[in-house]
Amino acid sequence: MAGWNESQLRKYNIKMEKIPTLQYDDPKVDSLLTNNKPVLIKGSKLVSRVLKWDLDYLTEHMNSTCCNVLISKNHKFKYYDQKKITPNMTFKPISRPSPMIFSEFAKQIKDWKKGDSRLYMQQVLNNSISQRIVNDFVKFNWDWIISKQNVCKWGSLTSNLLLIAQEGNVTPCHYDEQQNMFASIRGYKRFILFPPSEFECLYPHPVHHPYDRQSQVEFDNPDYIKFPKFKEARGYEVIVGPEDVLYIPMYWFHHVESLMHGGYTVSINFWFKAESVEKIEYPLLDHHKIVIMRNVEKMLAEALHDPSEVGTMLKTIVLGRYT
Ligand SMILES: O=C(O)C(=O)C[C@H](CCCc1ccccc1)C(=O)O
Ligand SMILES: [Zn+2]
Repeated sequence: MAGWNESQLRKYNIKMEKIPTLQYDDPKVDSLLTNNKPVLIKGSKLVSRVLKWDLDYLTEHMNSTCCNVLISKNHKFKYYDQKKITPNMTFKPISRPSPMIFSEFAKQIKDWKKGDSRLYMQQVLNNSISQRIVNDFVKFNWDWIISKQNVCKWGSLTSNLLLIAQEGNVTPCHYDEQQNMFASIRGYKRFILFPPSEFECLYPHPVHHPYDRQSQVEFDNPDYIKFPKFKEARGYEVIVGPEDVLYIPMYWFHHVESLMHGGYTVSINFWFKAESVEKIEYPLLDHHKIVIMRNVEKMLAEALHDPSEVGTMLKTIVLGRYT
């Protein structure tokens, strides 16, 4: 029994291949990591000593901690950057922050009824969390993950996000600018990943939009008129279960869902800065091209002193000349 079945997955019309699953001591793991290729790693025991982190345990030890909780009218939790919301912008996000103390969050999860707004706790773990949580934190298999950080010459560990989602919650397709080792503590999460080269098929929002880095395409109801190339998107799928670790290469797009009818999920990610010395080598890698495109959008907004003029100028440069 795999612990899950296909009926728990949301249905999308996307071509998907499998992501390789390897034991942590398989030498192929390091070659995939160092080549920025996703891999599901089994047996690392990265978080094996905190498998007790369930709602009751965390309520007992994080009881009065105020946590970052998102609330959504539907099952989607599309992250947005508050700093990019300008006064003259009408921005109506579906999910919004609703900070609450942990025990309140746990209670709302337990009492949740169909039709209620959904909740998703996404809390950066730092030393302001209770002493017991800090004591557990040191029990992660740091030797292993630090050995991966060194093999891959990643920069410093920047943060760990503790994620507690209700069954069926979705984090829509987006990319992050850091290397990510994602560990499941409880429950099953389905990931759909796309390499940075699929940028043209996923239509991320403009860099200056609050939804920067997030795909504009609604996977469960794609607008093929506005986003015709989405039909050609080729993804990779994997189910991450308890104690599994998924390597999500930086700039790889990923859609994440907590399986339906699987109960709440508890996960923790490990975000690392990119290579400490990222010397650009040619030919460029696909993720370098995303960095270049981002820099062009930023530089134009800077030069024009108005992000809303960037699209017009890009069209002037390209239409009729490069098309
Ligand atoms: O670990 C990752 O990168 C994920 O995407 C995991 C995802 C939650 C991430 C929320 C988020 C997205 C963008 C910016 C900041 C926070 C999930 O597990 O639902
Ligand atoms: Zn992410």
